[in-house]
Amino acid sequence: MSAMNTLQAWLRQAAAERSLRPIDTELPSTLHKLEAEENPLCWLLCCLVSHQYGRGHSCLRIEELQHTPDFVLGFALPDDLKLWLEPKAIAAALQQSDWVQCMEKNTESVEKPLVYAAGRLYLARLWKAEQGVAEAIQTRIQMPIANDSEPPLAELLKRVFAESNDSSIDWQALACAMAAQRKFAIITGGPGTGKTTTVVRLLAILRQKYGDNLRILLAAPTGKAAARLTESISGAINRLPETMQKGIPTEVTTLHKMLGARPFRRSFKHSGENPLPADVVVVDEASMVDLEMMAALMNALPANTQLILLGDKDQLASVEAGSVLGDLCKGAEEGRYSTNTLAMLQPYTPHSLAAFGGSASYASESHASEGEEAPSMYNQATVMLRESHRFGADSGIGNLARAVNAGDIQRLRGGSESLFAAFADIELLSPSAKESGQANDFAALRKLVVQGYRAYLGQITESDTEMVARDQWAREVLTAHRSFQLLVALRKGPWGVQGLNDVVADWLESAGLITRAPGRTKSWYAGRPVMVQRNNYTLNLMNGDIGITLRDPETGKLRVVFEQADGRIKWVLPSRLSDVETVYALTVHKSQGSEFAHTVLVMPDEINPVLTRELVYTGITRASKRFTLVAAKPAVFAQAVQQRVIRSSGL
Ligand SMILES: Nc1ncnc2c1ncn2[C@@H]1O[C@H](COP(=O)(O)OP(=O)(O)OP(=O)(O)O)[C@@H](O)[C@H]1O
Repeated sequence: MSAMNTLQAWLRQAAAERSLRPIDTELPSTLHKLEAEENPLCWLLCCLVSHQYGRGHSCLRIEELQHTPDFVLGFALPDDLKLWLEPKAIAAALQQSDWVQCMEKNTESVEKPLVYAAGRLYLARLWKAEQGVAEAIQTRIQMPIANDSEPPLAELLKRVFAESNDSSIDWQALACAMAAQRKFAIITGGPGTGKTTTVVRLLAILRQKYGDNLRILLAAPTGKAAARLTESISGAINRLPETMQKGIPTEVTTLHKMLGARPFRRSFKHSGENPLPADVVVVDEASMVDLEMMAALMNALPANTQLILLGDKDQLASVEAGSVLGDLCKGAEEGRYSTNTLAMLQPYTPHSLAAFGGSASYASESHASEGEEAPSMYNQATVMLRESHRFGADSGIGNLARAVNAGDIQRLRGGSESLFAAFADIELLSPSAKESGQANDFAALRKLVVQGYRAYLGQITESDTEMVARDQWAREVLTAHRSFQLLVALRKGPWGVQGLNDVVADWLESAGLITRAPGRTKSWYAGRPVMVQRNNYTLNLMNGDIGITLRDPETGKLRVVFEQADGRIKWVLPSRLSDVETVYALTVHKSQGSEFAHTVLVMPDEINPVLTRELVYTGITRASKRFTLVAAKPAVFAQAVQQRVIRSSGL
């Protein structure tokens, strides 16, 4: 069999086994129709780079592919194809292919569908996005900002950080000092470390510096995250000195809305040709922003606009390709500041910052440095907030999140040494030896879930409410619903969304909290909680919005109620909602940007590549008051905490 036939046979098999998506196997033949390519190795690399994109990687690292192909790809590549991955053969194939643009300098314009640069193979679109992000950041970091305002920056900082004591480094003040002197800055930190507080103080300083005409835009990746920021920003403004509160916006939009998303179009209304009318743009929950969205944002910013990203670098990366915030924040704990950056920050703290850097230079080219430890240009614009004001030393949730981040398995296990034994706001549930280990047989989980969801389901029968109070009733049900949420790691399987949604609905029905039509358990019924899976511009509902099905007291018919960003309640006919899913169980991915008073994270009974430290950390940090870990098998939880998300990128 010729090499091309071998490859074609494998592509068919991989598609049938679903190790590759149809788009991955079809990409090379589509390209071949446009530009003939006879080298089967190019076909193989082309479908592998597409496969990696589908798994969230911006590129395929060729050397890693040669050394550990199965690990890199997430499936076993047949041995005869592994033999093809010989360095010289790959280099020659890429050099000679009309599909591949081999980059000598990053400045060349891209005309081919694939790009090979610095040992990485990209789909051209992803390469352009990565370059766009890196260049926009570099230009902004190098853009000088005059530090000659009156009153001086130190004086302005004193005004907004009046309560600050000098016993340790005040990273919030330093974050403001950094962002007031750079056109690009990242403020990263765990939950409750004061990212919103800090950015509001920064905006107050910028207002004083540049006057009332400063145009500020605030955005977040999802409607839910935008609504949360709107709420916390108003609180933070109220805590500012009264004279500095004026003119700080409280309206937060979604990134899609800010950029002007258009139905069925990839491009946005705002771009290089039609930039955003803004002097300062703040983006919260930046860990959820994927590479292409970040590139679209950078592209839409006028050259002089200041960009500030807020987010928790330890959270799960975006659903789409890239892990932009995580990549940019590598080394943020150590600071890794150059001597210039240290000189810029040192005047604003009485404590020496020498331990946080001091190298003479940093890698200013985005692709120049492979060294993990080398300071990057991004480090020069990043400040990490280190103290949680919400989850202090006495908080189980805070301690648990920190132990997970540190991979401290000893303190995460059950037993007397465990954090679960030491704090009342966290607990660990596992099936007892008598139980079968199946979800539907797990009595403690059943009790917890029925109790938890009773908070809102106990209110859904109040349909005799006065008409005027109809929206108020819906709002109360929606608020009660946010008090408890079951989170899961996987979509499929008995411990995933699908399995648990069914089990939970059965439990709630047995408890008399919901009633489904006999034999039609999948249809609509009062109390069914749903999440919108796709932006719906006609209904103005965004991917991630959660609604509850209620019987409309006006008509007696079922309607789904949603709370909109402006606080208004929307009543929607169930038949108009095509892309929704029941969310008694919600994936951790989909829960990003949301917070629930009591969060229950259910870990499955088998290890899976999706189970990572970032996923566990994100699940825990969704809880504001109480957290329950449900571990069908505790060993799986321990293994997940040791497994890190690795996404290839050149940032
Ligand atoms: N320096 C500080 N001193 C005392 N309390 C603070 C300080 N900074 C923030 N807080 C308080 O900590 C809480 C969390 O602050 P904030 O909302 O700014 O944090 P965040 O990092 O934005 O949180 P989130 O996890 O919601 O993103 C608020 O109640 C705030 O008032």
